[in-house]
Amino acid sequence: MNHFLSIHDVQDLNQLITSGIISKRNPFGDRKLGQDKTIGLLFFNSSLRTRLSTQKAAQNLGLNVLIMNVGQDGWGLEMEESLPGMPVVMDGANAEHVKEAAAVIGQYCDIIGIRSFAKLADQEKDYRELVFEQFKKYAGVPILNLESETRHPLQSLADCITIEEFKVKARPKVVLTWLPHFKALPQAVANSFCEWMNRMDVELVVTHPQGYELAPEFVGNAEVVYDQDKALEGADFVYGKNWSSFTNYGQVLVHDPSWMITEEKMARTDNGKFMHCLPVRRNVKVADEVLDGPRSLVIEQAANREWAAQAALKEILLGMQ
Ligand SMILES: CCC[C@H](NC(C)=O)C(=O)O
Ligand SMILES: NC(=O)OP(=O)(O)O
Repeated sequence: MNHFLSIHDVQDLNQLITSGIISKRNPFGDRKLGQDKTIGLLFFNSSLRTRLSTQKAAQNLGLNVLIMNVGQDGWGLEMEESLPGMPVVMDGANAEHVKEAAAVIGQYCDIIGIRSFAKLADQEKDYRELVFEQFKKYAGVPILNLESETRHPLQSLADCITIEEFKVKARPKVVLTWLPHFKALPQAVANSFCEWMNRMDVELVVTHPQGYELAPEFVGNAEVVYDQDKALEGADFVYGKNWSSFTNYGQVLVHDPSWMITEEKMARTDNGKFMHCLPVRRNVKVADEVLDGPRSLVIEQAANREWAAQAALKEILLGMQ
């Protein structure tokens, strides 16, 4: 079964990036690939870009699209399984077990996309990606990750396409910088960005306050720098993102507005471009002057979500032939 859950499902990254760029140039070139097939997009959390770009990409490929906000439109789903002598008694808020729900949705859909964020309460539970494991186990069809507890591969593929399109050096310096936020957000986007940049020919630097170290399996060969100004020196791309602490799981340890990206900070770069997955809180994470100025690639980056989704869906559909 060819799922698209992480970089580990990607055999040839350069081929996948090229596939996305080809789709961008010829959006309907593969419109027969998905003919008479259906994709179901299940959202356990909010979305703008992922919802719209994935639906559009699917339609470009001739797929029928079903979309569901699982928690609101459907029934609350119980994800935990009974263990020998320890049955899960469903007498709480969840009216349906994922065993039935996933199997039924797998009857209606040829592919299932799922968004299910980390709950940021229990690191072990979040990092075993229970929702995705259960759907993989019971749906019987390929699963597409629309942002899981620990990764966001469609975002990362769009980020790779964007960097390939805008780089002016063979091996650009890419800086992932932590940004301030007053709420706890998942590590998924940052994890995934590091994982995919480790497969790209870039110099990857990760900068954040002490206590915000990402899990080592995601950071890989990146250089970790606690001084943001130092990290920004000579950067070609600055990728801003907030995340809550992994080591003090789910906690907001630092409220330091000096980590917000401003034009003064970007002046340290080598004519650096600013990237962010969106949504972004203006003047909390990044100043208007950067988002509204020539350095910002956030709209081009968001536009590439359609082509990233189309490349990923093409791989899944080709694997079904
Ligand atoms: C694409 C980003 C989704 C989510 N952002 C928020 C604001 O919840 C996150 O930080 O993972
Ligand atoms: N970047 C991203 O995934 O945006 P949404 O959360 O709006 O889908």
